[in-house]
Amino acid sequence: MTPLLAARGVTVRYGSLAALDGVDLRIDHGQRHALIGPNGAGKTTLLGVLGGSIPAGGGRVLLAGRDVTRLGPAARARRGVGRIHQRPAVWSTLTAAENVVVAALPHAVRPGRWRPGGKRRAAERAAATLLARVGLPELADVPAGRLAHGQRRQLEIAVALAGRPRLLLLDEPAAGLSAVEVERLVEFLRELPRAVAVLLVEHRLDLVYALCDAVTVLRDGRTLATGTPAEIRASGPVRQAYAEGVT
Ligand SMILES: Nc1ncnc2c1ncn2[C@@H]1O[C@H](COP(=O)(O)OP(=O)(O)OP(=O)(O)O)[C@@H](O)[C@H]1O
Repeated sequence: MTPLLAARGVTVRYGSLAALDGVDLRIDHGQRHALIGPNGAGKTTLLGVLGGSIPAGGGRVLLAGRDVTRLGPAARARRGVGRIHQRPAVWSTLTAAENVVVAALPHAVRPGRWRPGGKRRAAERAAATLLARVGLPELADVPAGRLAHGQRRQLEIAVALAGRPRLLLLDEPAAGLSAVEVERLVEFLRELPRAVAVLLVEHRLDLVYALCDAVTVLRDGRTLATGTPAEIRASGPVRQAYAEGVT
């Protein structure tokens, strides 16, 4: 079956440094896939290439078999790639609900069923549902800039889901969250419908093993191993790479 996403021989150079050096990655429909590796391995760079914010110097990115290598972030988002950043990226002057409405609007009405005002009302209903799902129902009218870090993270997830992604790219979503917030996040991600595949960059291996069914290990811009969590856990080279560099 055609994978949801395939990266083939992806290369990114910063001057003489190869941040990515011929990386291959395959994510199947609905898969929960983790990307792990020591600091500086190239994880965030690869997420940038897959989301379209960092151009690949070489190689290809295919989404459901179609070449999207040259497309930027907005075009990838329209094709179903949602992204959560290391630092939550939301519009700070808009309320939480407005942030989600803006993302939900293009999807809020079925073709041929548009009527004045109907689209916005549908988007507002979708936003209210999403904010409740991520645990922020009572903060809908608060400007995003006034939310605490963990709440902005929840909001960014609601915004990403409002775009109806088939693939969610998550860059260290648990960073800076309290233990309770991490627990809530894990539960939320576990309950995501399988229509959404997830690529998770995460240093915390307990979260990786709790959430993911496939793991790819990067080191020095190259793929060191790909396998099930059990295979990765048992892999000598992976343990060695982690002992040498992960924090
Ligand atoms: N804009 C940039 N200019 C120059 N070098 C960069 C740039 N972005 C990343 N790098 C370098 O590319 C390499 C890969 O960085 P990247 O952030 O992708 O790694 P990472 O695996 O996500 O690391 P971490 O776990 O610390 O977030 C590192 O050596 C980093 O210093």
